Amino acid sequence: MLTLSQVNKRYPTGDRALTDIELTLPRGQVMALIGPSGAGKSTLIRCVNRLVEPTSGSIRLEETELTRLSGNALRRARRAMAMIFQEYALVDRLTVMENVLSGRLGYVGFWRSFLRRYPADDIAEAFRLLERVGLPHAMDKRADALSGGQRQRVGIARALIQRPRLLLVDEPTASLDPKTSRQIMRLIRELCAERKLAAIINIHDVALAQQFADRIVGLRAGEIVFDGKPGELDADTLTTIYGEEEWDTRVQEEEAPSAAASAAPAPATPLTLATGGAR
Ligand SMILES: Nc1ncnc2c1ncn2[C@@H]1O[C@H](COP(=O)(O)OP(=O)(O)OP(=O)(O)O)[C@@H](O)[C@H]1O
Repeated sequence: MLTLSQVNKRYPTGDRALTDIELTLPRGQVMALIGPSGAGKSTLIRCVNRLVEPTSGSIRLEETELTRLSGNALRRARRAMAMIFQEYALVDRLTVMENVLSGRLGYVGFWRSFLRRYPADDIAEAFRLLERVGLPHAMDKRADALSGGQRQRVGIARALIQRPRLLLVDEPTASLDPKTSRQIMRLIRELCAERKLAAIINIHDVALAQQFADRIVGLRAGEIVFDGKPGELDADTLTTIYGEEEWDTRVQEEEAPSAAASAAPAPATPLTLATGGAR
C-alpha cells in the first residue's frame, strides 16, 4: 500500500539524510525502523507525510503519488496517514476528549472546529476509541493532568479518529518506563491488526521492535542495511546497523549487578541491545 522508490533527501545544510530508499509496505504490516541516531529514521517517516520534502524519488500511497501533491490534495492525502509522536503533541489546556476530536480537524470545516462543534458521529467514535485505548473515565480531564502513558493513549486515539490507512509513529516509547512502553507497543500492534492498518514505527529499543513488529528495517547513514523478520536480527546484523559491540553479552555483564536488571524478566527475544534493552 506504500511504496518508496529511489527516495533521496539532502537537507539545505548539505546533510545527506536518505540515499536511494526502496521500500514497500503491504496493508496491515507493522514495520519497525531502527538505526543509530542520525541514521535518517525521522527524516524517512516525515518524507512520507511530506513534513519533510524528499529531494528526489517517488512515494506512493496506494494509487496516489504523494511527492506531486500540494494544497488541498496534500491535505486530503495526509488524512490517510496519521502520526503518533514521541512527546504526544497534545494541547495541554484542552480536555482528553477535545484532544481526540482534534484528529478530525482535517475533515470538519474551519468554523466547526474553531467553535469545537464536532458532528455527533465523531463524538460517539471518540468515546469508543477512548474506551478502546483504556481511558473511558479520563475524557473530561485536561491533557496535562495525565501520565506519559495515558498521554500516549490519547495520542493514539487522536490518530485513529482520523481513520487512517497508515500510521507513522515516531519513537512512541522514548519517554516511557519499560512496562508502559510494552503496553503502548502492544496496543499499537493490536489496533493495527484490528483495523488492517500498516505502520512504520521509528524506535530505538531493538528488543521492543523485535517483540512487536512484523518486519524490521535497519537504517545506517541514510541507507537501508537490513530488511527482514525480527528473528533474523543477529549480532552480525546489529553490528552492520550500529557498529561494533558485543551484543550478546553486554547487558549481562554491565547490568546484572543492579537491582533493576535482576528484577527484569528473562528476555523473550534472542538479542537485547544495551542501549534500549531494559524491559
Ligand atoms: N532540519 C534539518 N536540517 C539539516 N539536517 C538535518 C535536519 N534534520 C535532520 N538532519 C540531518 O539528517 C540526518 C538524519 O537525521 P534524522 O533526524 O532523520 O535521524 P534519526 O535516525 O531520526 O536520528 P534520531 O534517532 O537521533 O532521532 C542527520 O545527519 C541529521 O543531522
